[in-house]
Amino acid sequence: MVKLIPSILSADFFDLGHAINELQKGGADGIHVDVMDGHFVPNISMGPMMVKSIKSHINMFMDVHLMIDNPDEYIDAFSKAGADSITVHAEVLRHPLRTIDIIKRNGLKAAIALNPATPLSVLDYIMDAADMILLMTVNPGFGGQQFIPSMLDKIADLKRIKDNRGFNFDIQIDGGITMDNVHAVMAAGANVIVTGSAILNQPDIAEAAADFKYNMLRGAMA
Ligand SMILES: O=C(CO)[C@@H](O)[C@H](O)COP(=O)(O)O
Ligand SMILES: [Fe+2]
Repeated sequence: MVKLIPSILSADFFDLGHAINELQKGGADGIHVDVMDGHFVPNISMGPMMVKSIKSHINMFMDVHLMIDNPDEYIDAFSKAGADSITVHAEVLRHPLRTIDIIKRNGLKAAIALNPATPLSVLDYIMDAADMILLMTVNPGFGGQQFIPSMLDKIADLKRIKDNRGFNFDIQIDGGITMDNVHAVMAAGANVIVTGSAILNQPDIAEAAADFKYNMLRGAMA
């Protein structure tokens, strides 16, 4: 089952409600919320208040990607705000299984993200605990960057491990995904696709989301 979860980082924040309504109209399977603290990544974006406000207007799956140094301190706040899934970066976790457990005890899906340079081996003994593994396909911090081509091998390696060991976590990819490379990342094994600028920078967001999803589903059937 492939899913399209657009990132709202590239939205015009003045018109965010409109953008999210359009994404829903276009058939998006959720909203990806990029949370940045100016420490883990060199940018500052949004927080739990944003999640709460969005959730109070629209019932869409909220996939919260925490690019912050101290995620344990904010899980509760994002959970109360209406997050459905929380992703934390392996690079900042001192006790990953404890963090996953806290997320799950809040009734949410728990995901672990890896930066492009972080090897899959850091997850060797904890993969079974995650509902989803997010492979960053750009260095986190900004929308609109170029996909890093060597990440295709990393996705394929993760898919091989998943199949060989019988795990059923989702494989999410995030960064630089476009109509042109989405089939390649899906063929490598990704099944949850995050894309920001490729959809949000289009004049008709609903149409762009619908086209993107149609293109994905066509790729999944090929
Ligand atoms: O987490 C991030 C960036 O750090 C992403 O979610 C981006 O916001 C995706 O945007 P595009 O690369 O698709 O424009
Ligand atoms: Fe993200």
